[in-house]
Amino acid sequence: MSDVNTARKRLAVVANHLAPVRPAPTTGGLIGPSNCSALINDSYHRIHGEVPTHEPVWEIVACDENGKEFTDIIYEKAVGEAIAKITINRPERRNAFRPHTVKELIRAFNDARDDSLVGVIIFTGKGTKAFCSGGDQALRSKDGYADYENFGRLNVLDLQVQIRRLPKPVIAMVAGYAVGGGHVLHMVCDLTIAADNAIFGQTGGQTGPKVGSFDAGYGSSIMSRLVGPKKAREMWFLARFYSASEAEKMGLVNIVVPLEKLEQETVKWCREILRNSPTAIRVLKSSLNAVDDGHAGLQELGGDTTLIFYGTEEGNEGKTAYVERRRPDFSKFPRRP
Ligand SMILES: CC(C)(COP(=O)(O)OP(=O)(O)OC[C@H]1O[C@@H](n2cnc3c(N)ncnc32)[C@H](O)[C@@H]1OP(=O)(O)O)[C@@H](O)C(=O)NCCC(=O)NCCSC(=O)c1cc(O)c2ccccc2c1O
Repeated sequence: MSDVNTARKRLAVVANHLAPVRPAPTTGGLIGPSNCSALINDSYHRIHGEVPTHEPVWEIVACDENGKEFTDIIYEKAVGEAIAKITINRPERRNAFRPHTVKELIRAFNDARDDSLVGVIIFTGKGTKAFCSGGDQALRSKDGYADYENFGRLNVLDLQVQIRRLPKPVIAMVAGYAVGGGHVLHMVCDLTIAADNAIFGQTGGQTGPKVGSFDAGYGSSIMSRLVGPKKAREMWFLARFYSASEAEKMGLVNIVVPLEKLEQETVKWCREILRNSPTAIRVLKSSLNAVDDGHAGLQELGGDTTLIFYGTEEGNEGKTAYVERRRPDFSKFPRRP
């Protein structure tokens, strides 16, 4: 009888897979993995249900760990959810960053990394006109960008490395322009959700090589990985603008959604990620970066294996034996094929 039941179950699963897929709704419906999964009636979806789409309640983190108030950014955490949101708050400058902005961003990203209640970070710009227009050109000097100090900085490079190595997914939520150094920032994020008004470039208008600037680091190498070497040359040499749908076709962004649904969809992606194992996500991020990041990439991935190993009985035996001043007994642990 149990064989018959097993066969029935298998048949039901196969029938599910063969069921015709309903077309996505036409008004405001998003075509993408999240919507397709909503139509599947397998055991995973029966157990986990739909990913909720309600608005999160954001709580502002007004200052950093030293009590210094944020001026150039808004740092928020969702109440009861493992989502942090970091927003560049200079809309009057199309969210161009100055050294001070970058310092605040670094502090907020550090906090989100250290907070074990945060699992995913949204990175965005205030308003709908720009995600970020790069370095503040009014502050560009001979040795970088200078605001309160009498020397210049290119400290956005530190921020890029920080996002790349942060062991939690960072999602760029892009409305409007993502150009120049702002374009590089969205590229170093793990995922990019773009509004249909987003414009990408390295860059058009007056930017990139047109203002005598280039990013020969991640701005070039990660771009080449994302869009391929020919298209990367096109983006840098011609410095054109690309629409959201062009960017999606080029592999620069994960999905394009109507502007009014941008945050809702981004939060939905966060919630979907947060259903999954944080350690699996952490190791996946470092392994996806490892080949390109050379020694630093291997160090990150290797650090993850140490972290996981410390949690095992075998790892613990070595430490306990040392503390108890006895020989460790590793004989009880399997030498797996
Ligand atoms: C982004 C735009 C295409 C938007 O055009 P739009 O017509 O919508 O808006 P306006 O041009 O009128 O801008 C409104 C307002 O904002 C000011 N503003 C915009 N962008 C910046 C900026 N980046 N810096 C300073 N101010 C900015 C603008 O002046 C207006 O002010 P008003 O007072 O007149 O109202 C368009 O704005 C645009 O093309 N902006 C310039 C983009 C740019 O040149 N970006 C810099 C590229 S270089 C860079 O970012 C960079 C930074 C780094 O730190 C690096 C580090 C290491 C290597 C490379 C780096 C690098 O390349």
